[in-house]
Amino acid sequence: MTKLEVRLRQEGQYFIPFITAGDPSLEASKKILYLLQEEGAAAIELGVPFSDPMADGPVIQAASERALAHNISLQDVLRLGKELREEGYHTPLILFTYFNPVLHYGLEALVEEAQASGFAGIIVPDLPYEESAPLRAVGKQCDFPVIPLVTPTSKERIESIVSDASGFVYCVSSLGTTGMRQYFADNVEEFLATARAFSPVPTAVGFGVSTGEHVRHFRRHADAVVVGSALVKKIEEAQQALLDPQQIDQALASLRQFVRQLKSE
Ligand SMILES: O=P(O)(O)OC[C@@H](O)[C@@H](O)c1c[nH]c2ccccc12
Repeated sequence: MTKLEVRLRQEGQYFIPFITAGDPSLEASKKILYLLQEEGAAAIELGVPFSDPMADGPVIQAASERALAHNISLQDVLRLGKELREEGYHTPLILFTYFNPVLHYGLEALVEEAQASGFAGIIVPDLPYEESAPLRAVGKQCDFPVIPLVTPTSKERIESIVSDASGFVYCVSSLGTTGMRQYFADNVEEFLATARAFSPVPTAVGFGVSTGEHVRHFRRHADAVVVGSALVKKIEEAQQALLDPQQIDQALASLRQFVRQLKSE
């Protein structure tokens, strides 16, 4: 059983935030990552900024643009992970990257470097399951979870995708792109129940989860809940303060407040 599976099976380990590394700076990201660890994140999706984030809504697209404005690369994100591990940072970090940077880096080289840098797994949102066998094979060989995404679709397809999953299964609550939403796909609970029934590893649900009420609701239907855009929006709103040594503590305090609201039992 991988570290991620053990972690998500533990009582109270259900909150998985997503942030874009380097948004608005690597230093700010590091402080936010420590804040999320202090606030009990079960794991954290650390996004590698990308120029064409096709699965992302406007909030995370803008976060990528802010990070790319000072050239944050996959290498920088790997280095950030390594630095944190060397400092004793213990929350599992999931490398979250589109496939293009993975291809350029080399599948095997990337998995080895990510593992050596202390990452607990990888999610590649634009790599269709049917084309993910080479990456999954490298992950299996290195005992490094390549976390599959599954969307509300047929039972047969869900079963084939989750059957050999490792780490956890990322259940995408609604079709479309990431982004805060009020409503979810009609049959989302049924979809989550199907994924959970077939999955040998914990399930996480994401897309549109943006309030404490959403988190409480989805905690009943999956082992973990992912929140990205709502948190990234707060980072965007505080970006100037997060870049100002005089104001950063104040900005982090309000981020902490927001995370506590999301996690309110
Ligand atoms: O932003 P949301 O609606 O809270 O959804 C989580 C999402 O941010 C994160 O898991 C993610 C960021 N980029 C992605 C691309 C595809 C799937 C998932 C993601």
